Amino acid sequence: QGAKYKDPRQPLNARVEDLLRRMTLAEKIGQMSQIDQENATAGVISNYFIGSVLRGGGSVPAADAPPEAWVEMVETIQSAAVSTRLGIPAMFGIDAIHGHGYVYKATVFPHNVGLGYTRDPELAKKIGAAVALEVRATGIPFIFAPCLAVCRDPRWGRCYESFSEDSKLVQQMTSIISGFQGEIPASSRLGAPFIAGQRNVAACAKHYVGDGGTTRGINENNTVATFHQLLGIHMPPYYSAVIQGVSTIMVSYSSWNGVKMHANRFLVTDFLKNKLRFRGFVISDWLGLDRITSPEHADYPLSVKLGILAGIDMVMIPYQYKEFRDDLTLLVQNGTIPMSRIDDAVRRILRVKFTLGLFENPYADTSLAGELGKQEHHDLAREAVRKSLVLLKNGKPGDEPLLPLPKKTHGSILVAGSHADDLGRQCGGWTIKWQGLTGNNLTAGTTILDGIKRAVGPAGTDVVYSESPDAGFIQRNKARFDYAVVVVGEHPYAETAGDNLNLTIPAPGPGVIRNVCGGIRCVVVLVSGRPLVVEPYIDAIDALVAAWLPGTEGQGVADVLFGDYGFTGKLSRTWFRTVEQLPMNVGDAHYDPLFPFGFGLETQPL
Ligand SMILES: OC[C@@H]1[C@@H](O)[C@H](O)[C@@H](O)c2nc(CNc3ccccc3)cn21
Repeated sequence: QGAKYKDPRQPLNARVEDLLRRMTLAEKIGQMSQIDQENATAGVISNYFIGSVLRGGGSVPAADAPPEAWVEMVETIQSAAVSTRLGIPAMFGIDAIHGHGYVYKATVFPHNVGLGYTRDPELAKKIGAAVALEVRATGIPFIFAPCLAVCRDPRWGRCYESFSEDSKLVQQMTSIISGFQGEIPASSRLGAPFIAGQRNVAACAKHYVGDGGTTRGINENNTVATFHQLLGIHMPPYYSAVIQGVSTIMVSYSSWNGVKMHANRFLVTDFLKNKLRFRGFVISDWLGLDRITSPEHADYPLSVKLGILAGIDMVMIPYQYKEFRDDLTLLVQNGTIPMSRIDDAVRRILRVKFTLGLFENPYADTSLAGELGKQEHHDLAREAVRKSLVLLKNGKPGDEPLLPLPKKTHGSILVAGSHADDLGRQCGGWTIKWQGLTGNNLTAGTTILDGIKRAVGPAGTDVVYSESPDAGFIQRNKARFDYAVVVVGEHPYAETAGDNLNLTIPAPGPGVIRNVCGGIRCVVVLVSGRPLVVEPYIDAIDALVAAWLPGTEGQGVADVLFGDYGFTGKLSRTWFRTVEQLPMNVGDAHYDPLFPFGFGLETQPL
């Protein structure tokens, strides 16, 4: 009679216990090991009983690889895993943090910063469901999303991965988890992981906890806060995530009051696992154990001891899998780490794998291939772009509002700026490449300029595009133009590369604003991951729109600029005057923003 753990009719816990008791220490440690796909050969997977693989480093099956190529890559890994003695399937994970951004022609949604301004949890849930389908189209069942950071300082390079500075708004947007994983039934046991089926994925709430509260927004640095402040500001999104059955939680690189989160047993085990009853698995970040020491990897046995005893269940190693196995084996054999800790980790990992249905469905459902880049997902992303835009100024004092712009004009429309016709810049980081790209060849989508041309095309209005018109051009031609759209902003970045203490609009943006707005009525569209310094230009600008990082659907910006839809977005981040004021968040005693939390002008659709 077949082993109980292979029988899907058996209760989940019976399957877990039956499998656990059959496992050797090497097989248990293998399940706790996540390696990068670059070293995930069939030999390594079978010899080390690897439990999980991620796409981290930068490799893709091939440039512009279609879903089938991703499916094949994941299948190669999976067939090695299921061929091991106990046939435990592996779990492939990827950063699908604003859509399946690493995959060519996937729908790229606005980054979380933009979704926060929509203040629309139902929309977030629909986006989660669409992303899950696009991820499953590539045969992948596990994503490192959503980021639940409560970004308290926009100087942080990852602030665009945060829905808001306000904990309650971030909590509302955790509804995206119910999109990714499916809606948890009311009867479910608190804290148990939930995944509805093969069209859903295991989500990962990250980075636990306080990643968005570091000093001056320095990435991976120290969050100074009382326990009360930590619970009040950074913890609430995790309550909501656990209640929705989030399957995994990733630990933050940052420290709380000088203690590395990756070594924080009180917060990971006592609080998250015991008090909040979280029963999925806790995963480290990339080299997260190594970075417990400084310099990183200075004492790996110590790192492994502290990380595993803190309560980390799966380690994103991602390359030193031999060293990890050897060090952990020794720590268990010499009694430093009790087998009960190892068994807790493996139980949690197996619970998620059984809940994911991986034992019954280890391979992709190839009928989902058509979900990647599906038109209705693009339409959903376009709706999200429309709702994410925030109108900060609409006409100078005494002037008529400039927005919505007329599609039919006597003269021409001038479109200028480095971000008007650049798909890579409007997508931002974590798109095709970790740090993102510039240009229009990275994937499929519409730029903001494309959107403007399509909007006014039927009216026959002439659109002139000049990326960086000089003062002479404007002086000679200003009579030709009824108005100008200037699209400038930040260049793609991710993580520490995005840490920025001055938050000025990168050159040549300010110059283009001054040249164009000095001679023509202008609307400035800012493409950025966060509020930037705009006070020096605000008087010269007729209208100001914050578009954040809209993703592949640049059309959504034109939809609202031209009045097909009204502006509805409200700031979910305080817009500071100067960086000297930072950190400055809604509710602070000293609060003197240029535009306050909740601000956003509205227009009616034409
Ligand atoms: O990409 C895996 C994780 C990601 O989920 C975490 O949010 C983030 O903190 C994180 N940082 C790295 C390290 N940087 C890196 C990113 C992509 C490729 C190679 C290294 C990996 N990861």
